[in-house]
Amino acid sequence: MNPSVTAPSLKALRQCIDTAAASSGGADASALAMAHAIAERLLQVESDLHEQSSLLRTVLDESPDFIILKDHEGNFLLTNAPVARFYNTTPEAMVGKHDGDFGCPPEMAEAFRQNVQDIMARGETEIVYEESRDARTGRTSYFKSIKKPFAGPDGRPRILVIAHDITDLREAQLRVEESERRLRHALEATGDAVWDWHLGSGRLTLSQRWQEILGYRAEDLSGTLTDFLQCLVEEEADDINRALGECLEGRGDYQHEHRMRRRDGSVIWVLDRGRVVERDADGRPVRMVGSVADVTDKKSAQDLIWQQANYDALTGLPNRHMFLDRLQREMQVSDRSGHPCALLMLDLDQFKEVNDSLGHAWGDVLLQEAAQRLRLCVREVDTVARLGGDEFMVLLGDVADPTSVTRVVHDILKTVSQPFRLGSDLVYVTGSVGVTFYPNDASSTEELLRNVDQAMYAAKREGRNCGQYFAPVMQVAAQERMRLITDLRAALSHQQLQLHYQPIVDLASGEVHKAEALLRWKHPERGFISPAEFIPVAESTGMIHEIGDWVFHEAARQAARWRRERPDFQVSVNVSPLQFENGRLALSAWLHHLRSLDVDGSCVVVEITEGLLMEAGPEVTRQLLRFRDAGVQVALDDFGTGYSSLAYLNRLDIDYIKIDRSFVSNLKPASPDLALCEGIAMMAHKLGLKVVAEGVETEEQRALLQAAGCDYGQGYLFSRPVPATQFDALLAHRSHEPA
Ligand SMILES: Nc1nc2c(ncn2[C@@H]2O[C@H](COP(=O)(O)O[C@H]3[C@@H](O)[C@H](n4cnc5c(=O)[nH]c(N)nc54)O[C@@H]3COP(=O)(O)O)[C@@H](O)[C@H]2O)c(=O)[nH]1
Repeated sequence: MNPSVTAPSLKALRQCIDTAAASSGGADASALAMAHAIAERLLQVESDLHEQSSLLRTVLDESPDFIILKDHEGNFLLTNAPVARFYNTTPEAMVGKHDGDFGCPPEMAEAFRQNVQDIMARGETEIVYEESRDARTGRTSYFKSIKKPFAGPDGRPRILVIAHDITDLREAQLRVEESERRLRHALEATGDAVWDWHLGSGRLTLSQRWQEILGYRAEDLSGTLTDFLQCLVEEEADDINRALGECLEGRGDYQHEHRMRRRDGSVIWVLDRGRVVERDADGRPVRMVGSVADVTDKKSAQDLIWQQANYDALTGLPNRHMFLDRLQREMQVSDRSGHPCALLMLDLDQFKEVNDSLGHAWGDVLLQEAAQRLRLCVREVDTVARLGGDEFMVLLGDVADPTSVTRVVHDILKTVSQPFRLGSDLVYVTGSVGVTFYPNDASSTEELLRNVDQAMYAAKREGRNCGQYFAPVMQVAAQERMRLITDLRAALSHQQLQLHYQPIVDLASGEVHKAEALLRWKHPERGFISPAEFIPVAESTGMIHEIGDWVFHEAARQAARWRRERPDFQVSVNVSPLQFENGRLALSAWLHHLRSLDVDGSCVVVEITEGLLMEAGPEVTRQLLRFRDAGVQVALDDFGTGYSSLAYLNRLDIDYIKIDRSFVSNLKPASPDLALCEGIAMMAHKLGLKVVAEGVETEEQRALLQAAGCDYGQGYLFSRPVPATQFDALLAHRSHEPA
């Protein structure tokens, strides 16, 4: 179509018709009129065509897409303005040329030509993604081209190309790919195993390190999600799916610690982390990238720490921490079910003796064996825990029938009292069991523990080898004890402690050469409290060390004072067995105190109990011998009430035996007690020891004891224990009295 070619001939035709009409003089007017009309019509068509053509040109040129018509050789037949601009030329100048004529690299131009010729040959419309170089900027642009082949008017193929510029989109895509590549690089560099999951295609790429960690080779992998799924431990798959799902839904990054099965079947712990790095226009995840780190070692260390934090290393039973946790849970279960739970505390009665006599290693064996036996006394769901030392806890849940608890207590006592084989020794111990119930006795763990402790001590007081149920009265007793402990702590600093002295009389001469220092506590509200009440409290709280030191210092000070008048005067002090424990006796300080008073050790006698000698290990023996070396004499108190083994009397250099007042109180002529006193006196004298009879209240007792061979007497007959000032008067008075 070229209107400019036909336009002059149409005009000429009309002129020709007009000339013909004028020259014919009206002849054949109708033929001329017809010819004129045809000429007019043709002129009109010509004008319309021209208008449509320029409209089409405008449409083509205004299109943002490239519109190209190529001939069978791939040369331009028509291009719109954007194409011409791209190649820095005009549409007209492009006709009959090809891409290579406008700065497109030859190989690219050849590729375009080949491509359109191939499509024309195939005869089907195709969409092609291609790139070309902008002649003005030298920049590469990307196109999505629709290429439609058709037959031209000459019957030869032509092709219409509509190319849409997708450079911005493609560049954005390239940027994403580049940043992903960098991310992958960075992750690989950390040494972690990296995975890259393309959700659209289902393709899963696993890095070299990933394969190493899981023990796979590249050829073992399918490149799909199956590679990951086959490594999961079945029971964890749901959790992993859930965590992944949340990430895919856009609720944060994926992070999950789970196990994975290696190719050889072994299982490792991994920390699996991932992030969605690409989403489509609707926000749907397209791609996820992540890493896997082998945390098996860390996990094992954590497990070990957890194990140590929750289980007793010796017996493998839950420890205090885990026990408290279980107790809390059991209390909650009880709240829901309405059934109580029972808490039992077992303390082994003679465990200390086993430890001391056979050593800690055998003590440990006994505890391990006891733990096993206890487990057999309860159901699988019940808890047996070791809180430390020889103290065990048993937690019985869902106690619908309280008699079942009695049965368990009975079983525990029975099993514990069975002999323990410790090497070549057969050892017998018993247990004391306290019992309390939740919610019947208490509403908190603290209260329950306090209750069960009190009940267990009540069982001990009952004579051991028995069980005691908690009763509120125990609470009262425990509160009183607590008050006593608090007050006793203040007693020393508030000078509420004082020593009273009871004379020890030479039975032959009636003279007073010795006194026993006896501790008194003048409580500001309760008045005098007996040492029989507060010494055990001081012993169990450890205050005995401080109190014992004070007693020794005070008694020595008095002894030094009385020695000024009576050079052989002695004051005896009671020393608790606990003061000897763990080398805590401040012997050097005591001896230093004597030197500072300018007196020698002989002014003091320490009174110890038979129990101490029975348990005397090397440390006690060493301390007693140090007393001897310093000239401090030793008296064995309450003789006859304990084991009364005579072997240690000689070995440990004892100086005095004090016959317990229980033998004296029933003393009658020819009585068994008198025979015993005579026997003890005779035996003591043979060993070179002196004998003191305690609790002498009557003249008859005094006479019988003297006749039995006792050297000294102590008791109310002579005097009650009195303060030092009164004792001064007593001394002055007695020195004027005949024997
Ligand atoms: N570790 C320490 N123990 C001490 C100390 N002071 C005392 N005690 C021990 O407390 C127990 C009770 O002592 P106490 O109430 O002082 O009773 C003593 C005497 O008062 C009492 N006694 C003396 N004569 C008679 C008597 O004729 N009849 C009678 N019924 N009682 C009498 O005997 C107690 C002395 O006993 P002992 O020590 O066994 O010689 C008691 O066990 C004290 O040992 C201390 O400082 N530290």
